[in-house]
Amino acid sequence: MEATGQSGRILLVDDEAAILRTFRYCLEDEGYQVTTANSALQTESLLQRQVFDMCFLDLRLGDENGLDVLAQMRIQAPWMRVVIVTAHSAIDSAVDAMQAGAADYLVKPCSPDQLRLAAAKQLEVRQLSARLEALEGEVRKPSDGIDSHSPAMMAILETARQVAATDANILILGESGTGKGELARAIHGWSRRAKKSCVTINCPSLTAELMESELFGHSRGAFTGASESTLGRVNQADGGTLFLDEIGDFPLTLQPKLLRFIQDKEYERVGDPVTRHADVRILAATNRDLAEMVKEGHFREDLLYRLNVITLNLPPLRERADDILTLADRFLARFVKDYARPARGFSEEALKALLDYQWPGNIRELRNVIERASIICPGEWVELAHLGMSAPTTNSAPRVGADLSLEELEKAHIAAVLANSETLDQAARTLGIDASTLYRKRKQLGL
Ligand SMILES: Nc1ncnc2c1ncn2[C@@H]1O[C@H](COP(=O)(O)OP(=O)(O)OP(=O)(O)O)[C@@H](O)[C@H]1O
Repeated sequence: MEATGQSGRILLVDDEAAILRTFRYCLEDEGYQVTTANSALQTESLLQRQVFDMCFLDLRLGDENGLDVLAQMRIQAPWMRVVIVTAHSAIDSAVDAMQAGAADYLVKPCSPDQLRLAAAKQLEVRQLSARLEALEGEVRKPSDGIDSHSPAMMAILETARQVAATDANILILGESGTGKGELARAIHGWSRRAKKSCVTINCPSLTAELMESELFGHSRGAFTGASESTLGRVNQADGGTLFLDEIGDFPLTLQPKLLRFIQDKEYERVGDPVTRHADVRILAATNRDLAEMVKEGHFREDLLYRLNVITLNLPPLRERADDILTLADRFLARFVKDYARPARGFSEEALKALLDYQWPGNIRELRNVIERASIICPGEWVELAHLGMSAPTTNSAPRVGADLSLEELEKAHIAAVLANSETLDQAARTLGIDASTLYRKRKQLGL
């Protein structure tokens, strides 16, 4: 959720009707949405039902102590920026309030300009922190663009650009590492939602309980450890896009709530009965066969139909021969720059190997191979030996006790188990680790 430009949501808390009226007029003139409350009780109930970006709080609220109201606000809406309004004679309590988490204070009487300036300043901070929250977890090297010269991929990109403009939910299918996440972000970027956030959730990394609170947020005390209320990713993605990565691992027990959200755009935070609304476009991706999962009872058919209004099937890299060398060149250029290395290109033999290889790990594997090569290549030309690709393709399986690092052995073992398993869950069971750990290791090791 973002407070954009003059569209911030402001709460005014004061027990003097005249002050509420003057402040309200002044701030509404600026285009802000203003809501007022004249008591602690009214404030608490408003915060339960509505989301505000900032608040002007009078510390003297009749018999009630504004500091208590502030403490309650910090719990119910920790994201909200609070500006204390105080009389000059009570400046000490403003200092206490700043220590208790208020963002700023204004001394009464204050001019309209001071009020407007204080609002603009806090809303800007709120907007920046909302943006930062959305970017967290998405911190990665910028993509070099996902254009392609391979006919299969070009057709997919054309469809993707067309449907990006609509609000249709899109299901992106493809083997691991084919660029599903990259395509999802590109679709968001081509859509009318581009100025709002594209929020990603990695489904396998969360249990059903954590996923519910991550998606929809929770109220304080909803479960052990929930010491503060949170807004949830759905709220963060309001007006933008929610990308559910590895949707095949979305907990079955939570699927009805996701379905309801997709159908009605309505949801509740964990531990909070208030129904909320968010305008979110859903993109989902998986490398699993969802139709098969439906048959096995692991995925809801009605949810699948909601998600796959449009399906985009990304081809594996081995079927994008026209792109292998372009991508390899781009990755090399990027990594030699990042690591300040001398390589400028590939030897003939290396180029041939890149084209001949089957790339089971797709673009992610290509990226990792080139990253490593760019580091170990001492001269201008990356040779076959620097690519280190022969091990996984030949039968020379690494031997326990051979001259190998633990990581190389682990990578080879996990790759072999994955190749022999029908599902990720089965591979995780064989390896004796849980599916989310395997998911992370795959990414980390470039498998
Ligand atoms: N067209 C592209 N240009 C440059 N890099 C790309 C491109 N497509 C994908 N990548 C890179 O390849 C890696 C894998 O991409 P991504 O995570 O999008 O794949 P994925 O299909 O979602 O994988 P998984 O199914 O394992 O989640 C990432 O490092 C990504 O930045």
